[in-house]
Amino acid sequence: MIQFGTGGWRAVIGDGFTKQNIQILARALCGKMKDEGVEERGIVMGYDRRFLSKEAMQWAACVFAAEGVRSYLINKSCPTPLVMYYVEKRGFSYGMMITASHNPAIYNGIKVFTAGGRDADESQTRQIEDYAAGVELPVKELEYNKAKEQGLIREIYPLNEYLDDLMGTINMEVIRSSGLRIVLDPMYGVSETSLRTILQTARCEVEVIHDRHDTLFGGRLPAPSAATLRMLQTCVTDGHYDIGIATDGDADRLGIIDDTGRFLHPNEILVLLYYYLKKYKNWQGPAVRNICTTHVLDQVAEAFGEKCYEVPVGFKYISAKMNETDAVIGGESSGGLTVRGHIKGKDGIYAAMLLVEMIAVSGKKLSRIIADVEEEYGLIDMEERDYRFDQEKKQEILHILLEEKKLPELPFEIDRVSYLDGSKVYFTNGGWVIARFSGTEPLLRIFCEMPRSRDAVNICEIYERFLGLSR
Ligand SMILES: O=P(O)(O)OC[C@H]1O[C@H](O)[C@H](O)[C@@H](O)[C@@H]1O
Repeated sequence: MIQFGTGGWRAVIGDGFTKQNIQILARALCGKMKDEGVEERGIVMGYDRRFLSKEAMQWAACVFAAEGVRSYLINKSCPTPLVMYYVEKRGFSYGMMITASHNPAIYNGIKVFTAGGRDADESQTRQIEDYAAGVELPVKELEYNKAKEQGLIREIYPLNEYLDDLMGTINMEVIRSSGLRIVLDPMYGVSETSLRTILQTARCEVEVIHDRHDTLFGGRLPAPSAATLRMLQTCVTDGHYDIGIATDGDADRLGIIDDTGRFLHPNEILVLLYYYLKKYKNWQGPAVRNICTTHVLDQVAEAFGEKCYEVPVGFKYISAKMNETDAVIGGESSGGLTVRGHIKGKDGIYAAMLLVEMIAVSGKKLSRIIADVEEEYGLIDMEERDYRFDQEKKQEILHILLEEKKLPELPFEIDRVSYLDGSKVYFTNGGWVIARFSGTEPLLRIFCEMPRSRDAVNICEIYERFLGLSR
């Protein structure tokens, strides 16, 4: 059964991620495109460096070809943002990326993009699921080379177009005159070619680690975090670099190590970039964040006379709200962001370049800029905890939190409670706590941000006892 989560369809290779399911998904999308009358334009597809990604893309294309629908296949592994960019730039109605993003190596998956290069929203993915449920087996396919001969499969490689557009929006001149020294960690994923090219064009000194093709991601999760970026941290401090840049498996999210070797949380990156675009570039407009992201962003917005909007977890909600409010920036604490005028999805490559531009424009060390922001708006420090559970426990937690809508005894005054995504309590002192089930992994997430960090730890422990959780 095909079931989409927060960021596309993801499944364990050989279990859910099988040739047959990939064909079913392709046939389903093809049927949807025909019913919508948009099959003439065809579809763009890309793939990351995971096990079976390239093959999965080709299997999907053979199904489209059997239905007479043309596929444009990006013929080298590529960043997810490139597919989103190309869907928008060339006016496609749909695009597909074979990736399980930052999930463990045993997973693979498919992200679907719609017109404008947006993440398919819930109604779209539900429709694909419905079409998938009606697909008859075996799914028809046309042999790859035959499909190529008939022009139903075309191989393309539009990376330069994306890089040129991206470099057109970044102040390359100022970076060029700054002599920055940078370490890149693509985490065995797909960002290296893009980031190295842009940084070297801007005359930065670039050192790259973890660049070989390893479908096991060196035994670690291809998700940038303090734990997974230890090597990058060591390289930055030992070599006295200005910044360490990491991207997740498909390069839509990023992780940063500052010049002192400190891991910057995505919350900090988001706040920093909004602050930069407002203070140094004088951009006008609000910010958008998801329900699990720091409220310090709201404080920065307020200080500049702007608003900050809150949406459920999932970048589709961020981009929809950005569109509606003409926001400057939108992002999530899980590590994805985009900026007005750039693609509608998150882009780790673009976000990294904006940070590099910020260092060059401000003429300050990254650690200094963060200190400036924290002195003005307070510490950006959120307690994040993930818990595994079995099916029975999941039902029990769902029942307590979302059906009975119970809360533990909390030692702070409650302002309001929201059930927009999970159960979120807002305290009158500005702090908050949320408990929600992940839409990408079998996990319950509890996030808490309080004026004093130790209170956030305490509240997480209260929830643990209340729900009978252990880590
Ligand atoms: O907390 P989760 O539901 O697992 O989501 C965590 C993240 O997963 C994916 O990367 C989605 O694209 C993001 O929008 C989301 O923030």
